[in-house]
Amino acid sequence: MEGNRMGHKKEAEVKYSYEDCQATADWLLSQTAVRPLVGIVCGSGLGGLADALKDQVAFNYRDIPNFPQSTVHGHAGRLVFGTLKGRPCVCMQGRFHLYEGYPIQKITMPMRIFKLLGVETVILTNAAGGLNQDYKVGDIMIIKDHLNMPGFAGNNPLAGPNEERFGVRFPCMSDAYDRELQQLALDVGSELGFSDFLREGVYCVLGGPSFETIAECRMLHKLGADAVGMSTVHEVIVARHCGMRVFALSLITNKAVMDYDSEEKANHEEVLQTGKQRAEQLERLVSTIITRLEHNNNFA
Ligand SMILES: O=P(O)(O)O[C@H]1O[C@H](CO)[C@@H](O)[C@H]1O
Ligand SMILES: Nc1nc2[nH]cnc2c(=O)[nH]1
Repeated sequence: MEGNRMGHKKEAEVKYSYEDCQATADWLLSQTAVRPLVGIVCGSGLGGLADALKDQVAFNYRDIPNFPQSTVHGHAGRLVFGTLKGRPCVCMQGRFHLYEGYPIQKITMPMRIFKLLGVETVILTNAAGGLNQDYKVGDIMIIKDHLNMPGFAGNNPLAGPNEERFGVRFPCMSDAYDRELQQLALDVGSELGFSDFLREGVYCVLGGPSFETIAECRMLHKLGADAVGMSTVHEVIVARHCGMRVFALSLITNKAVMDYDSEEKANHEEVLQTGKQRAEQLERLVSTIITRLEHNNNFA
């Protein structure tokens, strides 16, 4: 591909029809013997999760046909195949966000490629601001539900003609976050001694890239959100549309500013710094959950 030779791709070269997704999946399957059953998406500063994979086969996004490019600091832009205690996995070290300027169908296209690779369970992580006043920086929140703010305005990754080969026109979202996997995470967290900083809550997605105003944070909290970020929800919708099981975690990297007397200011460096501090525990939590997953959506 011309784009690959140049080391970057033009926006228009990233295509996302069923056939484009199939071509990308076939290309990847021809390059590695790993047949992943678990797909992982790493949030800002949380890419170290991929390092836990054994016998790695890694691809830079720029070398994968039809794949977008990571443009955000803290998102390496590599797709890593490997195994975790024998479980075949694929891990996105770097995700795509609306604010990077990609159409919403392109930022979620990797979920459809996961599906075509044979993935059954998707595990997503993100960095998020804590709206819930009980939350502390460094808490890990199991996402039990979401508020899709861009979706309220019609920016939903499933808008446009429905691709029946992936899923139905009107997918249900009241069961988006798998309840058994949430319970498994609570059990694993307790075994690992993480209960003090493990939470369950509602994640709200906004378009970004500007962080929230004080009035916006207050509003989101009143609406029932515990944490706010700029990712994950679009991926969850597409993953559920094509029938994959979903589990998602937010690392609370900063407290959302809710008070006009506060001197605090949200910033990406703090987000990445908190990621570094909790990375090891987050990786242990996720990797232990994966080792308890059995194929065909059962548990070990
Ligand atoms: O959601 P992830 O990719 O973890 O990144 C979060 O961190 C960035 C802001 O610091 C935003 O991109 C926000 O969405
Ligand atoms: N929108 C948003 N995204 C984040 N990602 C990490 N922290 C934040 C935050 O406070 N707000």
